[in-house]
This record gives sequence, C-alpha cells and structure tokens, in this order.
Amino acid sequence: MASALSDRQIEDLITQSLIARQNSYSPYSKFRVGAALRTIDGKVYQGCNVENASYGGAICAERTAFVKAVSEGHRRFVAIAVSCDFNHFITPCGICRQFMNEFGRGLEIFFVNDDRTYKRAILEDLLPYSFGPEDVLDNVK
Ligand SMILES: O=c1ccn([C@H]2C[C@H](O)[C@@H](CO)O2)c(=O)[nH]1
Ligand SMILES: [Zn+2]
Repeated sequence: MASALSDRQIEDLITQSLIARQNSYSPYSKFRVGAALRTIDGKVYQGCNVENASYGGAICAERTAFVKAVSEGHRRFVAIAVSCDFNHFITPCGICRQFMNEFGRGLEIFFVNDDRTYKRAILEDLLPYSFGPEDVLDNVK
C-alpha cells in the first residue's frame, strides 16, 4: 500500500530524524539514533536515544518521540522515521514495537540510512499477533 505521506512529507520526516540524532546521548553504546514522529494533524516530534550509567535505563529514540508527543496531548500518529549513524537500516527494538502498538495501529515506519535512502513498513508487519490495548480494555471487569 502506498504511503499516506507525500514525498515531501517523507523527506521532511527523514530530515527531522537526522536532526534529532544530533542530540543523541549515547556515551556507552556510541550508537546514535534519531526519530521523527508525525501526528495525524501534521505536527512532528523529534526524539533521540538517551542512555544511562545504569545501562538498562536507556530509552530509545522512538520512545522518546512518542512520550514527548503523548505528553503533549497527541494520541494518533501516521508515521515515524528512525535513523542511526551507521550505514544500515535499523528497525525498532521489541520494547519500542510494543510501545508504539499502544497508539500505533497502521503506523508507517521509515528506516533511514545515512544516505537518506529508506525502507518502509507498517507496525503490524513488525509486530504480528500483537498484544494490545483492546485485549486488556475489553476484558477489564
Ligand atoms: O531502534 C532503536 C535501536 C536502538 N536504539 C538505541 C538504544 C541504545 O541507546 C542504542 C544501542 O542499542 O541504540 C534506539 O534508540 N532505537
Ligand atoms: Zn527501542
């Protein structure tokens, strides 16, 4: 299926993910990641990975962007672009896939390479048979 975004909107999201990466706080892994998340009303929230001396406390770029947006009142999103500064496409980790699934039905995910080339997937492709809010909310007595 074609993207809901225009080529220009995709390029803008890619640019913003690359800009977001500049703020990556990753002294331990030295793996810099940036994300840009577009809401249905066209606002874009940037995020970067933020690591911690207690390594398990690291937060990925994707979740940073989501937490920023949700905490500003947004719940519906169309796409997220993710870039790292190695010459390859990264896909979101398992925790981020689950995190995005909370708000992300149909979310488009762009994996961006250093040369701005990208691959695209839908969240459902990355997290089939997912466990989500409907499993819990419909079953709470
Ligand atoms: O999709 C990903 C994968 C990894 N990381 C971060 C977590 C950690 O800080 C570093 C190395 O795993 O990259 C992200 O931000 N997003
Ligand atoms: Zn992650």
